[in-house]
This record gives sequence, C-alpha cells and structure tokens, in this order.
Amino acid sequence: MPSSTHDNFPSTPGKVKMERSNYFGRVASRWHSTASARLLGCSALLLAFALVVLFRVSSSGFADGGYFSNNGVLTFKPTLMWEKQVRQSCLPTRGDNPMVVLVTGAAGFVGTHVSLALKKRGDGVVGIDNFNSYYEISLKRARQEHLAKHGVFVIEADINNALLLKSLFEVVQITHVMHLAAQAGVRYAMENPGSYVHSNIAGLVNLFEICKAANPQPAIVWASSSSVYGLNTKVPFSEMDRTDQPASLYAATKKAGEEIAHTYNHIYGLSITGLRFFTVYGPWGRPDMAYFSFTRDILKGKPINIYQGANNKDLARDFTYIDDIVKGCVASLDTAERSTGSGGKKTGPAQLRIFNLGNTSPVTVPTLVDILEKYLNMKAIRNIVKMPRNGDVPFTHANVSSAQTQLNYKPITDLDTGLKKFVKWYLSYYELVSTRVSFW
Ligand SMILES: O=C(O)[C@H]1O[C@H](OP(=O)(O)OP(=O)(O)OC[C@H]2O[C@@H](n3ccc(=O)[nH]c3=O)[C@H](O)[C@@H]2O)[C@H](O)[C@@H](O)[C@H]1O
Repeated sequence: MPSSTHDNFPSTPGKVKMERSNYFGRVASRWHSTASARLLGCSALLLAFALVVLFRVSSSGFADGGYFSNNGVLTFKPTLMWEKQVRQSCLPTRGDNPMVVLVTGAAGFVGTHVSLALKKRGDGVVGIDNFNSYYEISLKRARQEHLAKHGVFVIEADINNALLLKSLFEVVQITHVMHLAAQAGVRYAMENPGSYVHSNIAGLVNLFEICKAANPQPAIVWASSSSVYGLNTKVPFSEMDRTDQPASLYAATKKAGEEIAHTYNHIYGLSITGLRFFTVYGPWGRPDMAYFSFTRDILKGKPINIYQGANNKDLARDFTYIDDIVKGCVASLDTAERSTGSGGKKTGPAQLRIFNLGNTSPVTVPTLVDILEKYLNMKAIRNIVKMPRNGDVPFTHANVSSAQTQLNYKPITDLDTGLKKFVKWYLSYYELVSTRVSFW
C-alpha cells in the first residue's frame, strides 16, 4: 500500500486522489501514536466487534426480515417493516401495464443498472443480493445506496434462501424475474469451484423451484454468458452454434443453467429467456474484470499483464457497453410471454428463448489498454505474458441478428466511447469516496 496521500487515484488525469482504505489506515496509525488514543482504540475494538456481529447477523438476513430458530431449525418470517419496504419498492408508478420485477444480484454491476432503468420508467422493482466478498463489498454497498435513493429496496439474502424467496412471492405479486445473481469470473473458477456450483447451479434451481410454485408464475429473464461458446473457432458466434466445449467451470455452469432452464420450461411451463452477455463493461463495473483492474493498476503505476494467445496472437473480446446490455435486458422482459404453469403444473407450452447480447465488433486487449492510456493520460507498464491455462478463450464475437429481429437490440456504443464514460465514472467515484472520508 502506498504511504503518501498523493499516490493513488487522479481526480482528473494527472491529478491525484486517495482511496478510502488508505485513509482509514493513516487515521488509525495517528490515533495509536498518542496515549489517550489507546483507550479510544479499545473502545473502537469493542465497537468493531459489535459491528462484525451485527454484520454477520445482517448478512444472513436478520436485519432485513425476521429469522428465528424453531426447535433448532432456522425459519424466516417477514417483519412488518420488511413487508412494507418490499411493497413500497414494488409499487409501480406508471399506469400502462407495469411489471413488478424481482432483480437478483441487484447490487451487482448489471443488476444495478437494470433495476434503475426499470424503476425510472415506472415499474415496480425489488432486489436481492448476498453481498459476497468476491470483490470489494464497499462498491456493492455504494450501488445499494444509489438504488435506495431511487426507491429500490435490495434485500440482503442468498438466492438459495428458499424461505425468504417464498415469503417475498407471498408479500407481492412478482410478474417478472430478472435473474442476474451469479458467481462471475472465468479465471476464479479454478480457485473456488464450489462457489460456482452454489450460485450458478444450486441457486438457479432454487429460484426456478420458487418460480414454478408461485401462482401466477413469473416470466424469467436470466444471464447466461458468451463463455458457453468455449473453444469454438467459427465466428461470429451464433445461438445455433455448438456449446458443448466450455473452457472453464464458469462456462460449464452457465451452459448447465441453459439446460436446466429447458427442463423447467418443459415440465412446469416457465417462460424463460437466457441472455448470453459478451464481456460487459462500464460505470459501476466489476473490479475483477480486466478494464477495471487495468485502470486501477495504470493509475498506481503498477505493471499489468496482457495475455497473448498461441503464436503471439493478441486476445480479443466483443466488449459490450452496459447501456446496450440494459436495453437488451429490458426488451427481453417486455417481450417475455407469460408462464403457462399453475399450481406447479404446466398447462401449455411456454416461451423458451436464448439471445446473444454483444457489440458485434471485437477489440484486442492491447487496443483496450491504448484507449485507457488515452483517457487516463498515463502510460501503462505492459507485461506481455502467455495466456495462462485457466479457462480463458482467445476471442469472442457475437452475431446478434436474432436479438435484433426479436428484441430490436442494436448496440450503439463503441469501446472508445464506452471506456471514456467508464474512466469518467471511475475517477469521480473514487474522488467522491475520498471527499466522504475527509469528513470522517
Ligand atoms: O463474456 C463473458 O461471458 C464473460 O466476460 C468476462 O470475462 P472475460 O471476457 O474473460 O473478461 P475479463 O476478465 O475482463 O478479460 C478480458 C480480456 O482481458 C484479458 N486479460 C485479463 C486479465 C489480465 O490480467 N490480463 C488480460 O490480458 C483476458 O484474457 C481477456 O481476453 C466476465 O468476467 C465473465 O464473468 C463473463 O461474463
């Protein structure tokens, strides 16, 4: 960690700002330097302990609703306050056939943007997110705060929590589910395979079980991934292409999700639309993704690893800007037909769709770095390394003609324009954090 207050993030290219964690560290060390601060330190420790206990309780859902132990079995019973927050959040403000949408992974990158878009046009929206620590939780909290300001309540719970989801469907009539909660990241799957099974398989099945039993059943739109195309060499990738050679466990769980969706559609009449997202980027993005971590490291003067494929070929991605993805998600919800099941039984065939949502113009990773350098006004220290064998694929390229015809999906943001917006957000977000802590 850098020790100076002026070696982290510029607020504008060339100007420097600090990060929240460093600031706290410096404040803490100043406290420790005085005798009276020792007493304060003890109180702070006690307070921290209490906060940790409170956080653990809240992360299991206590703070949002009411969990209690019934003969040793943990049961969920919504509190009046919880019900009120849910109902309020789900209240549509437009008259023309509004939807009431449950957004899973609402404090995530895409979840935040989709929730906002729906709320802003007058649909009822309630979110759910488990706030796991895959990447900085403070960013998820900031997104939650942002959503709360716009009237979207995000429940803190895991999608495997059947009791809570059941209660939610009893409290409000959810017409649509936008399922974005997932364990993301291609390379992390080798480190923590269980988390992919937990969220992308078990969580998905649990959610489908709840939806199938709901009366009426909601229509579901959910996030699959471009990674299902795996090691395919035919480009651009079309929905008709094979998807049976995934290169990572992440991809395999998304592919499994598509098959599970087929089953629930076939047996229970759930209307299900899967969206294969292509490397989505933009403001409020995911710190684990290359464009975000490169930005952070370039600003810190740290070297970045740029992977190269066989024969020193640059890797390329069909990077897709968040606003284009949001339009695709909302159009999918708007065109989703009703589920046909009732009381857990199918009464007729239901809609089952799968769409690519990409940008249709792949860009190499070195070009992405060139653009970041331009908007950060700083040079990257580039380490060119061989692509590790950890699930990565050499390129992605979407054919979106199906989404174009059926969803009127037209990506309009090129990587240069999108990254410019991302960098602007990044700089202002971290500047805002430092402004906040200066009051602390
Ligand atoms: O479309 C998807 O379905 C997936 O998109 C995203 O995966 P990827 O396309 O792999 O994005 P990302 O990690 O940003 O790497 C981008 C490029 O930078 C290269 N890369 C990466 C890291 C690094 O240190 N160096 C490097 O060259 C890397 O080799 C790659 O060529 C989502 O994370 C994933 O959750 C899923 O949604």
